[in-house]
Amino acid sequence: MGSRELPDPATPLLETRGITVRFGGHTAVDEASIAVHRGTVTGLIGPNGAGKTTLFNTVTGLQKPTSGQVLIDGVDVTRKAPYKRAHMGLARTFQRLELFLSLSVRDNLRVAGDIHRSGTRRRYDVEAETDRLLELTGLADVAHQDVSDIPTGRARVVEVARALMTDPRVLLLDEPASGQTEKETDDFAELLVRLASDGLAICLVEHDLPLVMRVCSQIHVLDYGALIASGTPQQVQKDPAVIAAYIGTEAVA
Ligand SMILES: Nc1ncnc2c1ncn2[C@@H]1O[C@H](COP(=O)(O)OP(=O)(O)OP(=O)(O)O)[C@@H](O)[C@H]1O
Repeated sequence: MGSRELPDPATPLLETRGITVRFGGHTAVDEASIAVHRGTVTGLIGPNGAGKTTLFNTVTGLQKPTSGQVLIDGVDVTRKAPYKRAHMGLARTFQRLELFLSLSVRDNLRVAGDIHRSGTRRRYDVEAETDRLLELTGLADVAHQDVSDIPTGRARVVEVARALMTDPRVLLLDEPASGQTEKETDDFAELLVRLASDGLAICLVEHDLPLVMRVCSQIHVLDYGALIASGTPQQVQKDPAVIAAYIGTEAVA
């Protein structure tokens, strides 16, 4: 082991400390502190415009915060470029699908694997990893179809599988169940639980509250940029501030 210290399991794999993002006079994220631990799915919910995507963009480095810190496994990455954060094990999917539509499902994964292989010193077999992830995510039957020919709900899984090709430790998912059928969401819930049990730290932004309540062990709730509650599904569902934030939008499941 040499002198390398073992990671402290109590340190969140992802943490934001007092993140504020202002666009001109508008505060999109207001002093938000969240933690995502290894081996868990953590929800980040809130009504439309609450600041969820902006907080994700800050975590990945696409958006500079006005103040506050982002830490990956205890290391302050606030000033690091997005690609450096990716090398540290951060991966994400996008609310608007960002796939190569004219490539097959398999090639979408391969492209990500080729890019990852060029930046890693570890031994990495792109073909074997592609096969493993197509199987794990239930995409093997559509592997040779172009992404433009498969339903949106399954394309969302392709985005997750492609993100997994970078061998992440932290996975940020921005509305991954949007456009999925009930059956697809059921399968997706099982996949998320499986990935977390394999040690991944998953942060899930999702409007499908039954899915969030089913798979998350912790949930952070944003409203007008500020964190109004953090706790277990049972705790946040009963929280009067959360209920008030959702009145007029959708019921808290
Ligand atoms: N680049 C930007 N410039 C100005 N305002 C922005 C910008 N990006 C986001 N906003 C504003 O910041 C607030 C938070 O937006 P954000 O997209 O982060 O919310 P959200 O919780 O992800 O919403 P949704 O659930 O609808 O995706 C909104 O009021 C939005 O209009």
